[in-house]
Amino acid sequence: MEGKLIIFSAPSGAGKTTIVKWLLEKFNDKIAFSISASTREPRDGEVNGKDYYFITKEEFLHRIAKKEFVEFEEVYSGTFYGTLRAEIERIWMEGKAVIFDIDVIGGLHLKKKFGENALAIFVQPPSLDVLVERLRGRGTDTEEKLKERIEKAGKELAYAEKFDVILKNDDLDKACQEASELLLDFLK
Ligand SMILES: Nc1nc2c(ncn2[C@@H]2O[C@H](COP(=O)(O)OP(=O)(O)O)[C@@H](O)[C@H]2O)c(=O)[nH]1
Ligand SMILES: Nc1ncnc2c1ncn2[C@@H]1O[C@H](COP(=O)(O)OP(=O)(O)O)[C@@H](O)[C@H]1O
Repeated sequence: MEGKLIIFSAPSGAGKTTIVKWLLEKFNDKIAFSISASTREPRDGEVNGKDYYFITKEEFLHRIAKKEFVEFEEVYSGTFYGTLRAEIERIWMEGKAVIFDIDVIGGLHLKKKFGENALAIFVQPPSLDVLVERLRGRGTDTEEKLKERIEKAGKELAYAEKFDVILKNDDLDKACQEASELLLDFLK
């Protein structure tokens, strides 16, 4: 059985996690979040099995060998992130569409794999400067981690055109409203 997928991708700091969480509250009868596996440390307030499945690198590599991932990537040097096939199937079995908060390359991989069943949305910040401000404001990363995210963000902004839709995230309320219209239209 194959259901639908709604993919939110963007450089770190663009606002995709915020928008995805908003949609999950509003449409919890229609969509569920694909919890990725990650080898990064949990941030304050993050919960294992809710935000991510936080696992060791050893376990991650073991799961790659067992072909448990639909896609995975070493998103930041030494830190792996991946989408588990079982996670997608679990959500489809509940009769819901799967919603993703995933990096740009991972998002494009999923789109290629699932074609018409997937809607790929690129969340676009007003500018790179604003994105840097948001990342700093979030206060979750060390200077070194920030630098890595900002460097990657510069490159990722160039991929926007490859997505089905570009969603501007200038005013957050407006972006959430637009996201919910896109979602309802796609799930019709
Ligand atoms: N390819 C891939 N990327 C993922 C996955 N899960 C999360 N990511 C992305 O990895 C990047 C880093 O995520 P995170 O450490 O939570 O930091 P943030 O983007 O700064 O909030 C983000 O772009 C996520 O969207 C996944 O399963 N696969
Ligand atoms: N439209 C917006 N205006 C101002 N701040 C925003 C907006 N969208 C998100 N933010 C803030 O920017 C930071 C990064 O957002 P987040 O959702 O974590 O991004 P991402 O998941 O893409 O890395 C967070 O602190 C969030 O509250």
